[in-house]
Amino acid sequence: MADPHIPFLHFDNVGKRYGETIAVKSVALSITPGSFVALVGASGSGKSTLLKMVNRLIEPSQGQIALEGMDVSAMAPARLRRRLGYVFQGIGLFPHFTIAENIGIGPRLEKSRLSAARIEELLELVALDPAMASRMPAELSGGQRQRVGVARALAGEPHGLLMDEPFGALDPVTRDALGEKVRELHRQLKLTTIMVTHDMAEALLLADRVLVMDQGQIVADTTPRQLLAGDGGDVAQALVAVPRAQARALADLTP
Ligand SMILES: Nc1ncnc2c1ncn2[C@@H]1O[C@H](COP(=O)(O)OP(=O)(O)OP(=O)(O)O)[C@@H](O)[C@H]1O
Repeated sequence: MADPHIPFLHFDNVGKRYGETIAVKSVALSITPGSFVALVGASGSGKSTLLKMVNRLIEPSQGQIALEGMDVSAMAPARLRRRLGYVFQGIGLFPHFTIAENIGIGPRLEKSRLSAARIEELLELVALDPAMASRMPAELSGGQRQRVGVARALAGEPHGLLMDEPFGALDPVTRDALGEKVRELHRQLKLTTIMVTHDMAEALLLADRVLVMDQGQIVADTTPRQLLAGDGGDVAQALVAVPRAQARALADLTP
């Protein structure tokens, strides 16, 4: 983990506009090293846009983002993406590459190669059988492929993980197991993690800080415990109401 006095990420007046559409209004925010932050909000509220401005998949229209004290706009994208692993829904494995080749794609773009031992270590980190290294993506289940996506994101020994709906397409049991795994890796590798999710229950269970976005702005910034205690305002509470009602309905069914 880096110097705890320097924010892992610092957003200063960050915004993104597409013509008349304001995707992200003006975000000011600091993220402490080692935190696990969930970014939740309705569809179109600006979550993915905010996340993608961090690793420069999208360039902001205004403001600055600093990673460990350095302006990301001044960093070479390859270096930036090594420091920040990126996991997204559907993960985009190359179908004609083996699992090992897919995991090593980032380093390969920079003309370096991961050793077989490192590939094995990465597969073990995400609880996959190292023998899967030689398989093709089509020979894996959706959950296994998503684990490969996490292994690939960890290949460059990043300081942080950016995750955009990483478990969105998975069945609930696989989704839960992978969420727990990511939480464990976050702790074990002393990462700083930002996870975009639609799912407030997932945010409450995995994150230690929850940011709620609405119409391009962060309207709540609090802990899961505070959210469950009723804090965070109307938009946040409307999102918390869903898992709360489900928990109540399940409790009512319990004999
Ligand atoms: N390339 C683009 N061109 C024009 N408008 C865009 C573009 N990308 C995003 N937007 C708009 O910006 C707003 C925020 O989009 P964004 O994808 O960040 O939302 P989101 O909260 O991640 O949504 P979802 O949960 O559905 O993925 C939306 O109104 C969207 O239509």
